Amino acid sequence: MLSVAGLTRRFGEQLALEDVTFDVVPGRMTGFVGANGAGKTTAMRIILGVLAASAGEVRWNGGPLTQTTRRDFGYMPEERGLYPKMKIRDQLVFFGRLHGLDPDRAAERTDKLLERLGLAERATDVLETLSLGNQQRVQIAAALVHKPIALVLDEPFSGLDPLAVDAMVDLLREEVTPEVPVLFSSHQLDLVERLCDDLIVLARGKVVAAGPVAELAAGPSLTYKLVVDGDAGWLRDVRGIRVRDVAGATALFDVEHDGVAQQVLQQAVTRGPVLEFGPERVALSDVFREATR
Ligand SMILES: Nc1ncnc2c1ncn2[C@@H]1O[C@H](COP(=O)(O)OP(=O)(O)OP(=O)(O)O)[C@@H](O)[C@H]1O
Repeated sequence: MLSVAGLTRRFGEQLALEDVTFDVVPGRMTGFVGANGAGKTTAMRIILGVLAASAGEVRWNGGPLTQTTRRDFGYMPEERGLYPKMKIRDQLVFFGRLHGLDPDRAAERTDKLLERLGLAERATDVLETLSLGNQQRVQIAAALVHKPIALVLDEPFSGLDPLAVDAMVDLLREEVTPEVPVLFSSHQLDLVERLCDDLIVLARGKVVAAGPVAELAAGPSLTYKLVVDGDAGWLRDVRGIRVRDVAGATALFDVEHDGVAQQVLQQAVTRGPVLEFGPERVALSDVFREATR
């Protein structure tokens, strides 16, 4: 397991990370979200050892993370970092070698990934002649070439069209074994919701929510939807609930527990026909907004 414990990072007077603690569990995709400047890239750089922490530490399977272990990590940095003028096959073999693969294994892994990404025919093209989407594919191949023991991906899907995102996700799922923790940052919340098992929400350098997406999306309170035959405005006067929204016959409201919702249903029935009633799944964007307020 990959963990960070009490990570703090100052840039001069500014506190970019403040006592950040979380786990990235093997075999689970962990989404890392937060507004611009929340500290995601800073945390990822510290995990990869390209930036020092002011306090706190990165841990691997319960012990301190060493440089030797880090060499087996896969990293896709925000600033990317491939060589624009180098041929893509040479480049991937080079990265494989940097991570300790022997020449044959580096070549074998490179060819497999290029094939898998539909780039085999471009193997001898220089990177900068590829479309941005294809350059991004090569970038993910560079993070995967040495079969990493952990993956840290900074905005891996930004700028990709939906089909390319799906292809990239399929590749990640194929390549990543149940032992590999994966941490990826993204601003595309719909994508995060679809892809990740766990979520870490950062706001102004602090963790403000963390846990399995299913639990976070369930939220601290239960949200219900009620559709009546008429106007649902009377809900605003019901005590013990928090009305999120009323639009004509449709209302969304939060309750502390199911029992309260059932009482609301009974009230609704006494007023007239109920067309729809039940718990409403909260969108991740709402969780995010709530957590970063
Ligand atoms: N090298 C640096 N020098 C000074 N300040 C920095 C440096 N790197 C980051 N910061 C500051 O630290 C804070 C966190 O930045 P960081 O890039 O980690 O956020 P982020 O969550 O990755 O944002 P984004 O989503 O925009 O990429 C920001 O206020 C940023 O300006």
